[in-house]
Amino acid sequence: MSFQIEIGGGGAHVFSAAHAGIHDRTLEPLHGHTFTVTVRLHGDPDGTGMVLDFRRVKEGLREVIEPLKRRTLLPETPVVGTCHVADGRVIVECGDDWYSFPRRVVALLPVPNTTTEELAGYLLDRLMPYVDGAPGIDRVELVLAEAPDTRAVASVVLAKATA
Ligand SMILES: Nc1nc2c(c(=O)[nH]1)N=C([C@H](O)[C@H](O)COP(=O)(O)OP(=O)(O)OP(=O)(O)O)CN2
Repeated sequence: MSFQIEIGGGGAHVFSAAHAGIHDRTLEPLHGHTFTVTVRLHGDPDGTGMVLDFRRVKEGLREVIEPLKRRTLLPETPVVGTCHVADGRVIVECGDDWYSFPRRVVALLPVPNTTTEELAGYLLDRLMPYVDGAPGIDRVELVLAEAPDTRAVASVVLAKATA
């Protein structure tokens, strides 16, 4: 028998944020999404009957999502162009286009582009400390939906602890 637990989706663990992805070497017009996060943990229940306590995952999700809520998401190291912080502002430039934001409204992320894939990977990296160490878990997936019909899945395979 195999087990999977799922946390999120269905209106929980949702955040709104703005971004301007870089596509075809061009900065998109700034726009927003209401992102929905779902986490799946695959593995065996422990002696208490749980793959992992839902509450631990919910706490982790709240912590990793909070800094992104109502922020403009920008790449620290853009795949094309530059992003720099000066005088309390973040300025992103790509070709002839640029945006300037107050630093406090920006979440500057260690990604090359704020695609759904990169954002899913970023969130999963941040979530791993909350789920690592549970001996029965062999795979963790984080699903990030930017719209009802578009989502990215980031996953990590873990070596199961042997008795
Ligand atoms: N693999 C990916 N493809 C695209 C991403 C992405 O993150 N990963 N992102 C975009 C755009 O940034 C945009 O967020 C989505 O574009 P689009 O689906 O065209 O959105 P619309 O709501 O304008 O499209 P509808 O046709 O109205 O659904 C593009 N690609």
